[in-house]
Amino acid sequence: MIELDGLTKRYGNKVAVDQLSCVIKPGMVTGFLGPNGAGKSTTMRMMLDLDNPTSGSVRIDGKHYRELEEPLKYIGALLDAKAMHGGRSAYNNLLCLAQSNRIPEQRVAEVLETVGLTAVARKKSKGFSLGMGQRLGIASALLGDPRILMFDEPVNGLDPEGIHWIRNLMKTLASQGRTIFVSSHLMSEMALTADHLIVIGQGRLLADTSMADFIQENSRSYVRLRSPQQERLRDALHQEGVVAVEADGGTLEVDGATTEDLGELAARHGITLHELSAQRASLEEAFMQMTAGAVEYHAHSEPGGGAPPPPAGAQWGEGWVQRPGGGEGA
Ligand SMILES: Nc1ncnc2c1ncn2[C@@H]1O[C@H](COP(=O)(O)OP(=O)(O)OP(=O)(O)O)[C@@H](O)[C@H]1O
Repeated sequence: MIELDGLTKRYGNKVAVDQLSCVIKPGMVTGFLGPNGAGKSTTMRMMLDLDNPTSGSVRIDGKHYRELEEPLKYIGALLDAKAMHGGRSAYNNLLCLAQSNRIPEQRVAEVLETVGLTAVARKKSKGFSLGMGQRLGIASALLGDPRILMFDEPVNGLDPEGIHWIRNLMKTLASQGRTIFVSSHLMSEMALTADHLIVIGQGRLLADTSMADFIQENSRSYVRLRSPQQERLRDALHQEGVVAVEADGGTLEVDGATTEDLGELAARHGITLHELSAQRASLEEAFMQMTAGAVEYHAHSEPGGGAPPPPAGAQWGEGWVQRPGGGEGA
């Protein structure tokens, strides 16, 4: 478990991390999201004692990092895959780390096998591709068999097979009861991997919630209908007091109803349906909407620094409310 309590980091006038409090629990994959410059890397560095908080604290299984006798056995991290010594082989990079942390040498071969680098174990790591370097960084995080693992952008440079592999690795590690904390800009990937989300914007906590709740609470859901008898369908919906909106491709969209209700309504009126589907915005759409006001760097097409436009296909209900500084369940 990792506990952040009022964690704050200032660089001069710049507040990179602002009063961040949350608990990252074991047994699940927790995704760490935020726009560029939101403070994710700074937070992760403070978790590993690579940077000092201006105020507040981080506890790893109840202890400060400096109180951990053999930290690699508590917490393993992939922060910067390029941090390895390029002139050393993959094996020797890991061996040095193992020896300085009193980890048995046999563990080196084990983790190289886990990440699929056994065949290139004796090759110098400076010749490694980005993906191989990423795997070596993951091997070093796993070396101490820690209960807590932290990955900053782990899928960077990995091919689809590699992405699939790391997704399964994280899920397996979480199912063993470990705490897995991962940041990624790839929302589609995060949606498949994380069970829980911590979202920050401009250093502040925006959400600490399950993946399912995050998408449900931050996006519009509706039912899409398509029929070869569109006119009759529209009339039938109108007759039964259901508001339908005409959308692209000759479809109708209905908010606030279930597929069951609408399927039965169509059946009562003897109307054939070619599509009856529940629609929900993606994690990416929900994320962009939530963080719209907390984006630090905008493209030049938005000189006013306003929020990015809604993504293509996203349609937000009137009830949308942004929750700056929202906490649990926000
Ligand atoms: N050493 C530093 N000195 C001054 N400012 C810094 C330093 N490190 C980070 N910052 C600033 O703190 C803020 C948070 O940066 P950080 O790298 O933690 O964000 P991030 O969420 O990891 O961003 P990204 O997604 O782009 O990697 C940014 O405005 C950044 O410019």
